[in-house]
Amino acid sequence: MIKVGIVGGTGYTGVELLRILAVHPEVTVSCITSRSEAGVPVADMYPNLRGHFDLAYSEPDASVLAACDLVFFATPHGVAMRMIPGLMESGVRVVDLSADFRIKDLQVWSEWYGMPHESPEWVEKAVYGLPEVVRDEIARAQLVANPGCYPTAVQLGFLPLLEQGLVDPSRLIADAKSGASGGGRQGKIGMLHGEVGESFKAYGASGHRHLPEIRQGLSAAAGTEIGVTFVPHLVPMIRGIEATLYAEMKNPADFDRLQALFEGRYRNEPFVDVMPFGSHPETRSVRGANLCRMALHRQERSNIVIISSVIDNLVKGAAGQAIQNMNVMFGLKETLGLEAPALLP
Ligand SMILES: NC(=O)C1=CN([C@@H]2O[C@H](COP(=O)(O)OP(=O)(O)OC[C@H]3O[C@@H](n4cnc5c(N)ncnc54)[C@H](OP(=O)(O)O)[C@@H]3O)[C@@H](O)[C@H]2O)C=CC1
Ligand SMILES: CC(=O)N[C@@H](CCC(=O)OP(=O)(O)O)C(=O)O
Repeated sequence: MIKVGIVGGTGYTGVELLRILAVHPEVTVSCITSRSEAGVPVADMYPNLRGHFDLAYSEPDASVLAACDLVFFATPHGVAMRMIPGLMESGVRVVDLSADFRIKDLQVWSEWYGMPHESPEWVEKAVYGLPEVVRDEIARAQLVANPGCYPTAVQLGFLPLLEQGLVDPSRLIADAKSGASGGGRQGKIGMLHGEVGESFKAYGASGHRHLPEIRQGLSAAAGTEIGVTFVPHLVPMIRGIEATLYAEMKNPADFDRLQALFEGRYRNEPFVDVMPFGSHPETRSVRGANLCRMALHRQERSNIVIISSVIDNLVKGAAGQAIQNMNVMFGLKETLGLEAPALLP
């Protein structure tokens, strides 16, 4: 059994890790931290976990975490980077759900996250954990930087086009919408039901911290520096991201092979579903599931390919993808614990 620790177990992604790990046959959760809820049984706070976990929250303790085989960090940005060097020395493997190790350019990271990086040596060694791209590197990694939620939906949608060089890489557009759980569980006025309900707005249109992350991943796929306009929106739902993606085809004749290209690219990927051409994937069709579902579109007399890509931000966008990465790192069947279909309706 893999002995797992979770730092940040009261947040939305921490508790989603627990929900999925509750039925994972190869994992025991030996430690789950919260500074504010230390001593409180997990199942008292999250009754959906009653009968699954006997654990109580504890203060983060480096020596307890060092005794784990794998530690998930489900903490705000800036926490993992301070604790990682010690854990790495103990030989523990880590999947960090925050953005601390996602961006290789330290200056770019500091500009977007507003602080200097405190373990730059581990930024270099960390593997950006999108299994559909670098599965073999993840398998060997000691530290995996779990991708952001928007970047997962956006990158998976654009990847086949950029890998094959079929679109103009300098003018990509990603118009993305997220439910409010993407903002985490800590109280923020902008996330109150009274603020989010019956409303719909763009935010970060002049620049969002996921922009450099998307640019880094897609530039690697394209083999050239790409240009992307990314605008996130907040919609009045709890879980889910829909990203509508636009790219200009270099040669319109290639439209005829796009569907086969996408189906071929993801045929052996258990967590990507390419729907028939012209379908409209819904966020509720992936709610609770570790899945990115997508479909292609073309409007008449247009050279633009449109891709609609949906994920559950807490699952394929966070905890599910983190567990997928853990399965890959430990040589387990990649789908272990992640087979459940979505909740619908
Ligand atoms: N929500 C989402 O859809 C997604 C979130 N992420 C990322 O995952 C991470 C967690 O997100 P989310 O679950 O939403 O966040 P929450 O704000 O809901 O939870 C944060 C957790 O971290 C703990 N924590 C906060 N500060 C510290 C600290 N200094 N040391 C140790 N523990 C700390 C908190 O518990 P306590 O304060 O009691 O210790 C809490 O359990 C973030 O980096 C987020 O950006 C990634 C993809 C999607
Ligand atoms: C709706 C909402 O607020 N979404 C968050 C992104 C989700 C998230 O937690 O970002 P990471 O994946 O990088 O950790 C935001 O815009 O900052």
